[in-house]
Amino acid sequence: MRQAHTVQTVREAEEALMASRPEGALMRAAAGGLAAVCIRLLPRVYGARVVVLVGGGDNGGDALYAGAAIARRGARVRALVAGSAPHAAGLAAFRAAGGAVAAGADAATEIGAAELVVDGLVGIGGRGALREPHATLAALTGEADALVVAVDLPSGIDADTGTVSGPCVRADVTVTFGTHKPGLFVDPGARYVGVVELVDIGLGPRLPAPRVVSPQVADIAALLPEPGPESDKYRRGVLAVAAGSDRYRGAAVLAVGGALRTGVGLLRYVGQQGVATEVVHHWPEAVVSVLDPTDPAGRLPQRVAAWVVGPGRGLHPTAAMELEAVLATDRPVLLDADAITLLAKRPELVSDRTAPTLLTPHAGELSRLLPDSTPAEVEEHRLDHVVRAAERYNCTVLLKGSTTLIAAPGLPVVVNPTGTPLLATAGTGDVLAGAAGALLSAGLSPPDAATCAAYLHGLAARLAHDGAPVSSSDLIGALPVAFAAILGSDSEEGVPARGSKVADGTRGRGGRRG
Ligand SMILES: NC(=O)C1=CN([C@@H]2O[C@H](COP(=O)(O)OP(=O)(O)OC[C@H]3O[C@@H](n4cnc5c(N)ncnc54)[C@H](OP(=O)(O)O)[C@@H]3O)[C@@H](O)[C@H]2O)[C@@H](O)CC1
Ligand SMILES: [K+]
Repeated sequence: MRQAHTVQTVREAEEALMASRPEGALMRAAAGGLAAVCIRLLPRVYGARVVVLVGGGDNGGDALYAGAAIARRGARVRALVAGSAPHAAGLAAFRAAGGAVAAGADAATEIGAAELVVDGLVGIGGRGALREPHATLAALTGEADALVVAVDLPSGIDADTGTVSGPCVRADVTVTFGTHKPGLFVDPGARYVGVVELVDIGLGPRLPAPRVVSPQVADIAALLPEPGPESDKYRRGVLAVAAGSDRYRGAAVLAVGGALRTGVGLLRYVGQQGVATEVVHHWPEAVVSVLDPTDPAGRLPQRVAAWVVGPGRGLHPTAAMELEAVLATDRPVLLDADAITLLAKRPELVSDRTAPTLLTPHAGELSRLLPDSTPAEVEEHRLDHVVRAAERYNCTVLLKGSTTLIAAPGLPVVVNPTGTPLLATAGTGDVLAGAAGALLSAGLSPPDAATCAAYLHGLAARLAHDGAPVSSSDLIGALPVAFAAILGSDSEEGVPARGSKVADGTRGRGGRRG
């Protein structure tokens, strides 16, 4: 798992470490790692045109020392200084190495002519939207042909939350020091970071448990259940799915498909006759329990390992009675869509529950669970809201959206790295609910089931994508391929970063995802 720590935690660890290290050692280690990445990225260092953007703090100091190291290799390095007092020792080293401050230069021309731009405007000391001239310089990097390398984090991202409230540097590579910062993983910030490289500056032993983690493929491979020789359908897990209605039949078909393609021993579909017929038509392996609408709690299948309740189920009293009856069992339960809307009226059904529970809301549904918040506020501060919901309902909450977040009381928030805008289409949430339900029925804890399902789901969308939009049915079809890709991978690496020149293969030499 890649780990991320808050600014305060980083500062405390840094302080403890600095007491035992010579003056300036941490910055030298950081700048050395930064310079090494920049040199690897340039196809030819000698004569290369490099621009360093230098703010008034230590982030600018890192950029100046790295600029000095690149200049010593024969590159033509220019500094564009924002703020009145750049790091003095860094500036002296930069000049001594042949770097020049581009005083009075036209920043757009300098940046436009560069092969590499190093963003040292602000790092973890940044507060709020960038001021001028930082904001203009940050915006210019978005138009540059140059590779853009951000120092510690792209200037303009809030390090702790990923909030972006104005112009922001769009990096191809972010070289971050000591540990990742939560804002590198969480949207909207995550969209600006490119490929993230972690430089070890010795903070590790001083760092406490992380606030945020992001799984890599090996983490998912280690969690996914694989049937052993002693498995039978009951030991592999029986999943009951109470999804869909005569009005929303597709939700049932998609949730059942997501579960079957993720792997269950046996799937019991619970629903009314019409939709049950439809489910069996698509998935003949499903076993049907026809629901009695006058007594929805009366005939619930008993021998099940886990439940999925809610997608397309409706908000009528029968659905509410069914929800209450399922939550009264001691089985793991996943609630999605309509079940979450119903739960918002009776929070105690989950907050008082002791058996494992997983909620999978989107931002609108999460705002219903937390009545003092709006969907827009949830979108803007996703990390804070998912944590609040997990604490309030005392269960695991998976917040769907641009970056899927998974929170559980007492655990770091998991950020799924495989998310893609391809998933923003009807029915993908039903597939995710089925997939996570299947993993619950196999015995995974709610946080692990949610983590693996989100990862698989995003990867399946990417693998199904051949240039055309991906439908929810395509997604189901690609789940086995995603499984195979994960279990067959011996890579420690994450998935390709979105939309960067580096991930697109247009970089120079080297480059390793961190
Ligand atoms: N911690 C570690 O372990 C290590 C840390 N290291 C490095 O130090 C960095 C942290 O350095 P830092 O503390 O000096 O803060 P930094 O990010 O340079 O920002 C402060 C400057 O930005 C300015 N500024 C702020 N907001 C602004 C805005 N909205 N718009 C415009 N300007 C704004 C602010 O100006 P002010 O508001 O004070 O006028 C001040 O000049 C860290 O990210 C890493 O790179 C490594 O070298 C070694 C190990
Ligand atoms: K920066």
